[in-house]
Amino acid sequence: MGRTQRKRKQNKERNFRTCDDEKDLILLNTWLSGQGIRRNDKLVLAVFDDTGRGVLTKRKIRAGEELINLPLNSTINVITILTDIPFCSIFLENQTQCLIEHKQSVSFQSLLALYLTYLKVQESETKWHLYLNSLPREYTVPYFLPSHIQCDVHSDIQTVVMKQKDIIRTSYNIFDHILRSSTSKNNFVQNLKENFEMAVYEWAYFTVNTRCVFMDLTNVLNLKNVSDTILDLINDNTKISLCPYLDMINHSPTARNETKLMVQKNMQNVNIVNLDQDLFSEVWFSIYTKNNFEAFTQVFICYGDSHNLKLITEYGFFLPDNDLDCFSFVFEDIVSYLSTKSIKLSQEQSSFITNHGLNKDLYIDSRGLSFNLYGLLMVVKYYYDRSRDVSRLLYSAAVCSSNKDLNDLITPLVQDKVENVKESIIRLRSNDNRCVILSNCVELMCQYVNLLEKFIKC
Ligand SMILES: C[S@@+](CC[C@H](N)C(=O)[O-])C[C@H]1O[C@@H](n2cnc3c(N)ncnc32)[C@H](O)[C@@H]1O
Repeated sequence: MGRTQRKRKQNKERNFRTCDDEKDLILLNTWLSGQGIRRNDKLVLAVFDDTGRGVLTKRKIRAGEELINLPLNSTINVITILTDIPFCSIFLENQTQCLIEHKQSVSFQSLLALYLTYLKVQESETKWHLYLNSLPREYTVPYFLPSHIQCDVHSDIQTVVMKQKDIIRTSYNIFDHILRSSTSKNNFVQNLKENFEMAVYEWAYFTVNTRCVFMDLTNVLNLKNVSDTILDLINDNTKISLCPYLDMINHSPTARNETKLMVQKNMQNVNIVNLDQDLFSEVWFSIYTKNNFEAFTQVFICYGDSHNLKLITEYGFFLPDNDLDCFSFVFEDIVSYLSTKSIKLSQEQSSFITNHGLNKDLYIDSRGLSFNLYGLLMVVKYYYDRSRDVSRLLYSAAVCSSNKDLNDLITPLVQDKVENVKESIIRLRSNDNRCVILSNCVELMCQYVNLLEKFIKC
């Protein structure tokens, strides 16, 4: 085979095109080198047919190899925020006692989203400008589905979206209120005041949501006493961070990796008072892979064990054949279904169910009924059966969770669910608006139908 033919064959087989030569990414690469970010020189950015943009290796990578090593100061973390004096002035120079008024009222993720909004509106004035330009302009999470479509997606998806909307709206209103009463004369703050809009905050929120990595800085930063700092506002921990380039790596459930904070031996645990970024100039954040990757394949890391409901609603993508998927039932729904079959739970049965937590974690997955759903049905069916001891049966349910009588008891409800989901799928498919978000939701709903039909057939 000639060289040209070989190249053509190779291109045909490849499911990617490299994109390191795109303008934003050339600038990003130059910026990364300037920041002292060390990445494995086998890695380049590419757009893959199945996953979109990600990281490609040009040569074989072996388990144990480092993928990227970033100076801590080239990541956006709690220290970046605390050492940004103009940003902190929003809160510390304020007509209101905002740190007290809004004490522990927002998550760190929300604060990070505000910080990203603050950087974004500075455009080329911030050192993060080229990094910000390399980020996706929009996200494929159902949060952004138009409401007339949202009402047809499965209620589990709707519930997550409603929670996200509540968190985003509440935190946006709090920050808007604080910004308006800030007396800071700083130009960046003025700029943020003028441009603080929901659309950019939502973009920032989902940038953080889809790209943050876990980073525990407790070995280098003492966060025991945060009073009178902007961390007074936070109601959770600060262990997430945005890591340029590392956040270009896509997820695979089978990938295994490890991160490490590399600290100079004599480094003290720095106090939050008089914090200075220079104190962290010798701290590095490194990620190693535990997998082998062949040349010209995509390099993955694992974002954690996640079912598709989470992947779709939090990250905006769907994984086929995801064994972690399950179809959930609401306890009250099961109770009203039983009442249509003239089965009413007694006070004793209800107490037994609540005391054993059998009103939660009720689902069907590829293995059948969840332990709790099996247990709940057992209480419904056998509680007053003198020949059986339900408490003992419950323990045996850990070993065996299939019983034809119990399956038959719930099957009409399952059938009903299948019909409902199928009808919603038909409505969604008839929609003119064909986008990735919608097709991800439909994929998940088809997965639900598969799980339930498999259960009915068993
Ligand atoms: C940390 S970023 C990875 C880089 C991202 N693809 C980019 O172009 O900037 C996470 C996002 O990448 C996408 N992603 C990650 N893993 C994926 C996968 N296995 N399949 C499809 N999309 C994936 C999702 O949009 C997710 O929100």
